[in-house]
Amino acid sequence: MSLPEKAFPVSWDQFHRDARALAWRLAGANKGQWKAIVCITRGGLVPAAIISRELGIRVIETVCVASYHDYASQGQLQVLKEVTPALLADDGAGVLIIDDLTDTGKTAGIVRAMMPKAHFATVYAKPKGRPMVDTFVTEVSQDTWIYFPWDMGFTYQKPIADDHAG
Ligand SMILES: O=P(O)(O)OC[C@H]1O[C@H](OP(=O)(O)OP(=O)(O)O)[C@H](O)[C@@H]1O
Ligand code: HPA
Ligand SMILES: [Mg+2]
Repeated sequence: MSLPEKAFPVSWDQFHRDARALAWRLAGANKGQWKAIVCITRGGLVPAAIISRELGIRVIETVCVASYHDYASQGQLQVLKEVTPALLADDGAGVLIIDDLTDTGKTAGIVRAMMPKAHFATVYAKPKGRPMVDTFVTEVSQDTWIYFPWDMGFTYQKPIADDHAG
């Protein structure tokens, strides 16, 4: 397994701003009129809360998918819970699918296949997954790992000069 070389840490403030920026973009698509959000757990839960608030969407459904069982290592994709059949009608037209990011695009591919006419949006996208999403905010390179605020805590930081001492 090759670990990503670069780190892209995201604070709660930055995530809130980026998720709001996604809501602004989505307000312009489909005139912001979505009949429901389907969020991909667990990462999609946080942006879904922010976007549902901004766009006034009150019907929220989950599709539960797990694949990264260890840090930066993707395993077999498992669908733990499917979407309610009511939203699968008409191939998911009018549904807004939300996730925190797309990386290889595998998760997006599986959920897209369930609702081919839905609009797929993520806050962040890496190049391999980018063709799978309709709307996103920030692209990061494939060799970058995004650290989300819910996965982090405060730790001591060495002064920069310590690494430069001769
Ligand atoms: O584009 P991919 O390579 O498929 O990766 C993207 C998916 O990986 C992460 O979820 P994960 O499966 O780790 O579960 P989690 O949301 O519960 O953390 C992330 O939240 C996306 O859903
Ligand atoms: N960060 C956090 N979770 C992830 C990533 C990432 O870059 N890629 C796939 N799941
Ligand atoms: Mg996820």
